[in-house]
Amino acid sequence: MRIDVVTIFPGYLAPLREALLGRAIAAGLIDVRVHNLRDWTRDVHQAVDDAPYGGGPGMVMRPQVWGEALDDVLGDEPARLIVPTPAGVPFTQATARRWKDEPRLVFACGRYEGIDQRVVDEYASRMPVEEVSIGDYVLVGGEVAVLVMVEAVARLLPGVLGNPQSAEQDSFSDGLLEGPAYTRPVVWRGREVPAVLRSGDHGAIARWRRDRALERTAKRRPDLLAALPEDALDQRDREF
Ligand SMILES: N#Cc1c(-c2ccc3ccn(Cc4ccc(CN5CCCCC5)cc4)c3c2)n[nH]c1N
Repeated sequence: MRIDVVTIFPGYLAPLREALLGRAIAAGLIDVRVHNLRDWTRDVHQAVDDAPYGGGPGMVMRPQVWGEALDDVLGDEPARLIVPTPAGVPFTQATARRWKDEPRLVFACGRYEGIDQRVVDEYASRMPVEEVSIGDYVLVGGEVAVLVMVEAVARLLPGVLGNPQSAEQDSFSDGLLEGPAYTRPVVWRGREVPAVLRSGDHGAIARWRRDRALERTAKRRPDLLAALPEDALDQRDREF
């Protein structure tokens, strides 16, 4: 997968080259290219923003600079353009799973109060464009959202995770939150690992883990339970 990111703060994307993702890039599993939007400005001040038509707080990013940058970055290679915004469709694990098979993702990181809407409209006329949000809170720009989304997608790519089973048993993969996890020592500060996990009874362990996942999901995310398909829960599951 090729990933392009256009931003006025390229340094914000440096974490992509650390640790697991950094190794995946070095291994050629992912090709990540970060572009500075200001490289496409033509004025001495390298202006990328202007006052909003109709008034309102802050500034809006100008369409001309974005158009020249995206025309160059996109070239003729097919891609999906992703625009993070607080007003976007929620980015979920299902989104990450859908994007993992894309040959190329291009992320447009806005700042200020966002990017002139005509940029989205222009590229949506010729390619898939998605305006997405990573959550119901307001950030200062799109870069952190891109870090989140790139990590969520990249970890699903073959060869990126040391243990591919981990991605298959993700939270949300069966529609539930994952339950608690434990490792050595058996007792820590007087707190003991649940005996069932040390029993070797794989059936009992699987049941216990599902019960804890149901319990946690019912308590923390009842909306996920409500969204499960009718046949996803058996009678016993419904007791939580
Ligand atoms: N993904 C994601 C995000 C973002 C995100 C993503 C991309 C950009 C680009 C710029 N900002 C900052 C910003 C801040 C406030 C507002 C709302 N204003 C209200 C008054 C009228 C004008 C608009 C818009 C833009 C961004 C924030 N925040 N939260 C997420 N989950």
